[in-house]
Amino acid sequence: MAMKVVALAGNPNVGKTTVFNDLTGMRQHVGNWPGVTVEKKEGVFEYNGEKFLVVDLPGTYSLTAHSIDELVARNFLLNGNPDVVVNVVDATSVLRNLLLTMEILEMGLKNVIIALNKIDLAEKKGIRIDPAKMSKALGVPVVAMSAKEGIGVDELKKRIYEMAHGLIKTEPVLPEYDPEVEREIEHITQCLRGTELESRYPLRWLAIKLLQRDDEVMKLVLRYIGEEKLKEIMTHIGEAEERYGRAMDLIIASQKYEFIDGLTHEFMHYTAKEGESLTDQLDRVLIHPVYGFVVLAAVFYAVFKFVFALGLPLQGWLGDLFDSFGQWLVPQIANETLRGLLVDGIIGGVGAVLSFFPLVFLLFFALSILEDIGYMARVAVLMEGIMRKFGLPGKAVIPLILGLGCNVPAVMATRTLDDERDRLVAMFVNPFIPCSARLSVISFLAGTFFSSNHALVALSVYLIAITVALLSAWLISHFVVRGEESPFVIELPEYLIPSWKTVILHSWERSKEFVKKAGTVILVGAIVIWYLSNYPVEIGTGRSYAERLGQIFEPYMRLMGLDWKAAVSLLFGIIAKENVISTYSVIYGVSGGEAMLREAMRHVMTPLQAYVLAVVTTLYIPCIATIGAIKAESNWKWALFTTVYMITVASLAGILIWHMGLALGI
Ligand SMILES: Nc1nc2c(ncn2[C@@H]2O[C@H](COP(=O)(O)OP(=O)(O)OP(=O)(O)O)[C@@H](O)[C@H]2O)c(=O)[nH]1
Ligand SMILES: [Mg+2]
Repeated sequence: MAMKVVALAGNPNVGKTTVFNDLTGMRQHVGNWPGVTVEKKEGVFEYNGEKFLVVDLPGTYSLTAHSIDELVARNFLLNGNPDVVVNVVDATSVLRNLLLTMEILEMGLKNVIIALNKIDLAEKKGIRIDPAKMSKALGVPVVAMSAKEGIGVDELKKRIYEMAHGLIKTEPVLPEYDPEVEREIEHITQCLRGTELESRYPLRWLAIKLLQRDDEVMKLVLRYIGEEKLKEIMTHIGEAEERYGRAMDLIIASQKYEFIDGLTHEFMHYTAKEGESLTDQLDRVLIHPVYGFVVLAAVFYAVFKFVFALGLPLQGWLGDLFDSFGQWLVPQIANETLRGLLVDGIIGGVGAVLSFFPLVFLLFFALSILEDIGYMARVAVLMEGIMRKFGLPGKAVIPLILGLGCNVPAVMATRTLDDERDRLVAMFVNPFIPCSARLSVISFLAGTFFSSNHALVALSVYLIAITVALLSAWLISHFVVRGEESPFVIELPEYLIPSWKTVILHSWERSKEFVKKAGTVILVGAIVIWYLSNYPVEIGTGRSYAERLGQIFEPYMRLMGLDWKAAVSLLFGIIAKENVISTYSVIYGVSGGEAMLREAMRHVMTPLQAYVLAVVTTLYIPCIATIGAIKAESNWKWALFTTVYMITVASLAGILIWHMGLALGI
């Protein structure tokens, strides 16, 4: 006998995955952040000697076809023929949650059980719900639960068993609309009757979705009734909207809401609260239009301090470890080519990846904590207004801020964005944000050439980079990955103390993935660069492939006032941006440390040229690790497009600054 299938559906962050884990004993990731589960996950539990397959669907606010998540959930409910649908409802916001419940019931599903979760929290907030009365009002079983504490799990299993075996009779309540809307629904239902649709889909649901002009349903219906008839229906809807003076979508939504509001009075009431909850108190400061930003700045400053104070020494230490390993290997290998390839190419390359590991891990660690506490949702709310102006959602500010440290984990952090289009844009502009490696180049050049006001000069480079990033976000979201703006719905979860175990596990998983995915790209890059700088003769002679390549670019570099040496340095900067400076010391054959290099460079470069070099270094290309990360998170094409775009922008900026500087007589 095939296993009975149980689908878990509900709004984001209501505790579906917690219920799933309770049922199946599995350990899926639970996060205090809406949108944690984006694909459906499956697991099995046993009751009364029978096995049930549980499917954890992504959380959605509705079942319209706005995003992939919503479609995944809807298609599963519509076509997956689950034997039982468990609709997880958050007891602390029943009104909003029941909107989805109503949509599920409107689909004509008769096998729905409501898991009324987070009753512990609801009680604390003074919300009293009577499950028996709620069950009566909705016509389906209601199981009160506190999934986090494992309360109600056994009853839920029992109900699922009974439902799957037809031992429960349900009479789901359906929202009632105004007579006029009902007439429209009836009219469309009539039009669809008699077609093949009738045996496959609930006609009333199709009719309501057509009234809401749901794209996917329109496409579906089109296949069965033809263009002519669909057009007729849509014209009819248009006329009805004209009579109302409002879109049907809005009318239906508001009437549904009123219906639910009336319903809840039958089973829910509020008792007097003992003052404000802690979450409310905290939010008065944390999402305050002024203090909120002060806290935001302080929090991210602390994250930076933490990550870099701890991460940079570890990075250096790991780097040294690989160096000494290489040194140790040198006398062991007789073949010179093999030795060079292994020690300088491969170990150098792998070392470069692995030495990023502490930074990546610590960043994810800090992020996971902020996420689990519930703070990230507040950041999104604070930044929404500003970021939207540039075509990005508020949450996208998090990866941008992280980019100041290192673009690699920052690119990976774009995963917190739900919308694919938003993710692509956020990933695309991220490499423009100057990472700490570029900070070292910028501060070296500023310090060497602009001793009196080097901080100001460095700051100006940052400002240029951030401006370019935001403008690019605007450009890309308006012209390349156009699409509907994802609606801004985010819940503000209760603040929680994070669980250290999940935080550590989660950051470990994420950073491990970085090494796996970005590793190959970096390795290949390191080998290529090694080859270019050792053949046919070693670099520093002016005749290595790397230097010859630089010389080819000389005319191009001249456009921005730079020479072939800059081209070679920038080439090596692709491996890691800090190489831009160290390459100069190789080319000039300076071995006497930083002071001598500064002296040597002052002789061959003007401050204007140095400034151009600083800007170009900041903008010209993502380093290999970042390219690898973008490729891992999207695809090759997007990584390549980002790279080409950055080279173009950097060249334009370089040329512009050089000529403006000349014109101003600097
Ligand atoms: N107080 C309380 N918190 C709960 C309960 N169940 C879940 N939570 C918390 O609610 C948050 C969200 O839980 P998840 O299980 O990830 O929610 P989800 O519905 O799977 O979320 P998405 O996958 O993002 O849609 C987590 O912080 C849980 O610890 C409960 O019964 N009581
Ligand atoms: Mg989940």
